[in-house]
Amino acid sequence: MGTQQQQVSLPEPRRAPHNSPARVRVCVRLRPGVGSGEGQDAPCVRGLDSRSLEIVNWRNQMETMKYQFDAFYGDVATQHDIYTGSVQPILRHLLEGQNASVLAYGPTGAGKTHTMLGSPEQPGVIPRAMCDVLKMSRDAVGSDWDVSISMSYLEIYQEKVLDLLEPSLQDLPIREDRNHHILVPGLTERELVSFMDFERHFLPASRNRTVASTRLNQRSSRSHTVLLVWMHQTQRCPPHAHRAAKLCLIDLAGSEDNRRTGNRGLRLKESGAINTSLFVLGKVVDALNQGLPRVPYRDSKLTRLLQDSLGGSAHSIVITNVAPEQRFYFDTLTTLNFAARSKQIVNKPFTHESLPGMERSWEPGHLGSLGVVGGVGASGLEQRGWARRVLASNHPPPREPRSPGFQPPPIPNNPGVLASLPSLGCNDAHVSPVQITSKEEKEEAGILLIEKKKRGPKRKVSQGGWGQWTWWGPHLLPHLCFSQGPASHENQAPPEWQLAVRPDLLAQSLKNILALLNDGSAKELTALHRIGRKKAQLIVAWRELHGPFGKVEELQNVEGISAKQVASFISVRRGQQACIHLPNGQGAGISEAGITRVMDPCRSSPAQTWDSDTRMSSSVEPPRAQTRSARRHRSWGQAAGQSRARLPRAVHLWEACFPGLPGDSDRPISPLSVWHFPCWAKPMGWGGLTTEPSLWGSRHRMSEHLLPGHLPPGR
Ligand SMILES: Nc1ncnc2c1ncn2[C@@H]1O[C@H](COP(=O)(O)OP(=O)(O)OP(=O)(O)O)[C@@H](O)[C@H]1O
Repeated sequence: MGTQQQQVSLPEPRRAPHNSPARVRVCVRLRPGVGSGEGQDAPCVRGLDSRSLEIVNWRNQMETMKYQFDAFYGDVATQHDIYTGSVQPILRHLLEGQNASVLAYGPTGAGKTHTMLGSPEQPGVIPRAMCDVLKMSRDAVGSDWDVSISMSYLEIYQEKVLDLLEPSLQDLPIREDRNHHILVPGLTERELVSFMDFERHFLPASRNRTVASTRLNQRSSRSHTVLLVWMHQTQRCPPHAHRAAKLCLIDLAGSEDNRRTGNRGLRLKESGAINTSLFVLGKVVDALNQGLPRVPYRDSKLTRLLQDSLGGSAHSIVITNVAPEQRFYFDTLTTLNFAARSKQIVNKPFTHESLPGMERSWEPGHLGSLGVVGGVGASGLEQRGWARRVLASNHPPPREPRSPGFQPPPIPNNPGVLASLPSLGCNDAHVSPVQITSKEEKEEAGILLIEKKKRGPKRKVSQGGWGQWTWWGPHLLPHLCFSQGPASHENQAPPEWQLAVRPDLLAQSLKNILALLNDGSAKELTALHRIGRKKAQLIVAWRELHGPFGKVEELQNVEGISAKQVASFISVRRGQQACIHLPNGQGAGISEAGITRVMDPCRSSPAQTWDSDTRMSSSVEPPRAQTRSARRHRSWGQAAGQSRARLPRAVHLWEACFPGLPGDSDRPISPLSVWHFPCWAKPMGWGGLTTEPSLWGSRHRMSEHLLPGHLPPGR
């Protein structure tokens, strides 16, 4: 065969045959089932053909929902099938100077790392793609083009960009140049000539990835890892055009349902960061699908880095990993929904090519450019420290003619490839739970301490009929009852009566709230305490992603809703009490939460009798040196004044507790009246007042409604 025939026919410069829009391709891979195959381990999803699958409809078990993708790989599909079927075809675009991206997406434990990295016996996408890319560069020797390959490897851990090749570099910035190329200034870049080079850099770097053991995966990725591979081509003859293409191989961390992962402390914090960034990823996909003018790429580091892969200039494939077991049902469902939305995204790939002398798109030193290289010629490469090796000298290439539609030959499913993979810990046979380092332990301890501080001192819960969990609002209104029984809180003098929540009714109430959380629209959710429009939308989004809430407390898994806030939903809340003083000198606070606290107003510090660990408590504590009158002004009045915004709910509650008092349907009570109650109780010797002079006038008018018959039973 003559030399001419052996020339590799790379695409001609500036002829860009594939500059047309390209839809993001989406394939789904089903992990083989684990467990007994029965009950929670029973499969809930199955393939129909090479492109479609069906999953049971949770609303009606007799129905299934069907999904169609670019490809479906069942549980018997091999790594080789996935690679040759979906990944390899897009690699040829690198030679055309176009970017390509492969993303593995899915819930935790569904097989993303297995797909991307694999094991020595079953090498995944990364080693196979690297084999092919390096082979492409070898094949280019003797052609008109010099080809060089380099790589960077980073992880996004808790919203920090960490360089895996150079772990000492902490939280690298992400920048965008004026050509909208995303850059990571300072990111380490290693030149690769052979697969051995790749292993030399990649294997130690992989050990720097953050992995940890969770209940669902013994080696769970705690970060999103991104392997960046650049292919630079420079024309040997004039006009010395330069082409640069980037291959992104992304192993996303899996979305996590912390009900099942059992995450706490550091793991929970990591999980929060993972779920948040995946949530933003979903928002990006939605914005792209809806053609919104603003795509929220900047809302997380992950989406900022993926800007090119989704809605950008890359040929992208999303490999969606799902698990078949019933217990992963909602994870699978939300993952499939995400995948279905992703396949509508259309990218606009183009050839990144420049001539010498054209403007460079980055400043020297910004070696970690994730963006396309615009205007770097051969000299540019040298300036960047890239030895432009003649690859042929090291690797005499097999000279084969190559068509413009060249596709690299598939690499064999060769166990020898990446023989050192066990050291990555990705060989199932060698799986062992990840040991937590002392640094992690310290961090974990720190986080737990902060969480503990946030939770505050443990509240004493009295034994005698005080509900431990309460909820505000109409859901609870019918659930209040008066019961006899001693209160054990030391600050609560045993009352003759106390307000309590009947446990059965409370359970029913929580059930109602749960139903609202699971079925309510965003608008309906705003009826919940401290849930505004935005948080309601987040709840809906979380529900879509993770399925229904199992318990009200799981609300804290929703982004933007803290554990503290959830605790405030389901425990007595301060600042929303209407208070009454009882003739025996004691008083009761009645709140939207439906719980009253009996207190003794004669104590020097009524605040402490309300709730010793609240901010409100300290603010209502009366200064001892002041007169009795001033003290009362400060205490009850302040509490009332601070909480007026919440009053309507208290009114409902009030009416439920004291039927017949002002507020009955024929005489609607104004919210302020409730707060005025201590005031109008005063003429009857019950004490209490308000600092609102505007309310004083109504005192007597209202007091006429207070009749002994209106007092709670047991009084
Ligand atoms: N197709 C498959 N064939 C055989 N084993 C698989 C397959 N997919 C996944 N596994 C096994 O399932 C387990 C979990 O897979 P893997 O760690 O890849 O999940 P993951 O989605 O990356 O999870 P995380 O998001 O927590 O990192 C591993 O032991 C892996 O070897």
